[in-house]
Amino acid sequence: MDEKDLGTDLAKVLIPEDRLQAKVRELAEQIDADYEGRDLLLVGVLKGAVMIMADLARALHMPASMDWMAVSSYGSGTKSSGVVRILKDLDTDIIDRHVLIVEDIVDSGLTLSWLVSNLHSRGPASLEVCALLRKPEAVKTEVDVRYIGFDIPNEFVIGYGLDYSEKYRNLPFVGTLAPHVYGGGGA
Ligand SMILES: O=P(O)(O)OC[C@H]1O[C@H](OP(=O)(O)OP(=O)(O)O)[C@H](O)[C@@H]1O
Ligand code: HPA
Ligand SMILES: [Mg+2]
Repeated sequence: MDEKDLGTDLAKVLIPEDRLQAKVRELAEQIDADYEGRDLLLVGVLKGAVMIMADLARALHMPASMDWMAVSSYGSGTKSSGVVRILKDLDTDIIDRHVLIVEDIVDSGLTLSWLVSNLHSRGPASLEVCALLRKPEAVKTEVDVRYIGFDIPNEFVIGYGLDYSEKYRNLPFVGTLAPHVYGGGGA
């Protein structure tokens, strides 16, 4: 799926594909350097993080293990419900492991702060976060994101894993939707 397939649904391209891919390579370089000689476990947060996880893992030069967790706080709307639920837990025991959580976006910061405290209680050797996007609200929370791709404005974004009502995840860029897609109002 690409820009032309969206027709009038697309408001604008916020981060084009080439900038996303360059940033992912940059993040992978930092992670390669920081985790040299350590056994790294990447924990992708389904479903939003599938694209960043797949691209980041392939950009790394070190062999990294991959596991997945599914948590949900958004349902089908554009606002966090405030309640985080585990839909799928890790298959891996992370005690004494070097764990790097991979996320698509930190918006209110609610999902990540919940996830960090949940995984922390399992006794990993280290626990860090890599997030492709961060919104202004999240900067105010105490969630410490070690590897950050882009700080973006407070707009609802889609593409590269991010959905609106389960659609648009398969866009290769990050963009915003036209107001008519949300039913005539704003996001
Ligand atoms: O910082 P927050 O306000 O908590 O929002 C960020 C989270 O919300 C989205 O996931 P969602 O729960 O919608 O599920 P999804 O990844 O399957 O789309 C996104 O992928 C993050 O995981
Ligand atoms: O801006 C967003 N877009 C898609 N999913 C999200 N989940 C939190 N914020 C967003
Ligand atoms: Mg998610």
